[in-house]
Amino acid sequence: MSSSSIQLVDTSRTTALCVVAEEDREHLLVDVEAAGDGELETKFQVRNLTKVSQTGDLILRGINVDIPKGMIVGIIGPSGSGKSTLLRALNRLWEPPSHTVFLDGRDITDLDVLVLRRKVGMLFQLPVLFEGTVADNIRYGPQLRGKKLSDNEVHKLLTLADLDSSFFNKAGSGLSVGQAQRVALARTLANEPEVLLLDEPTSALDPISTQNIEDVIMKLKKKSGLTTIMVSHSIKQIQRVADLVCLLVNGEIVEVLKPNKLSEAKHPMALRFLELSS
Ligand SMILES: Nc1ncnc2c1ncn2[C@@H]1O[C@H](COP(=O)(O)OP(=O)(O)OP(=O)(O)O)[C@@H](O)[C@H]1O
Repeated sequence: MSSSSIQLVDTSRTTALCVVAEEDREHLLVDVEAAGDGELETKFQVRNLTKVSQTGDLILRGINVDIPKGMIVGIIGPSGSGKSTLLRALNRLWEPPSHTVFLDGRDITDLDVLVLRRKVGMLFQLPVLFEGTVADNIRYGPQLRGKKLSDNEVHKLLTLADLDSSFFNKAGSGLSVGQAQRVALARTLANEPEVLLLDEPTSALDPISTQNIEDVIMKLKKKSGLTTIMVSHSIKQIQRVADLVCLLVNGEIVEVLKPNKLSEAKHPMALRFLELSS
């Protein structure tokens, strides 16, 4: 495929992020004052991604979007609009058609699925830990590739996920949901992912656990430039953590906005959703 790029262009008012699909010249113009100078790299490109259910319903309707490298991108929209379905295509939890999803310019259907899932980690609403200790859980992914993490490496991952060293030998089964979610995050980070997909990762958590997870996500972005794509029902959460917000309505991305510009959404369904949610 021809390359696609995300270019920063100057407008009279502000710097804008222009997400350009070279193939069809379709572009979304978004204000991103804080995006920095120069050209941003694209991590994920989604081109005309469609999913039809077995009963013939259109779940995704030709999605086109570029996810900039190193950013936190929020996906919001009404229930049933296709947010989880879109997210799950990105690490092939369902198989997207070839030539629709590209990671660093490579068609993800050409990649080994285990390699893809190591690069593109995912957290769900409810964490599921394996039997054994927290350390066993964290060591699981690297062990599959024949690498045994040292105790020190496990402790570093615990710290990264905001868990103190007392968790090392705790049984995964005895943890609160908030603690288990942070262990699941540490387990995902043990694979050194380049992208983190988060599907409502805090919807089952109390406000303090929610804040812990949000802090970790923002710290990861700053420290390691991790690209994060996060589905959330909380507009306030998206406004706290995201650099860009995609509004998904009825299987289509209808707007891409800066979190502080959500009130400028123009699509009637998106506007109604935002009004009812705030
Ligand atoms: N495997 C499937 N077979 C048939 N329909 C499906 C399947 N997966 C999802 N759907 C339907 O696709 C639509 C989008 O579902 P999805 O879970 O992606 O929406 P969502 O925006 O994440 O919803 P929510 O916010 O409620 O989690 C829904 O109507 C759902 O019922």
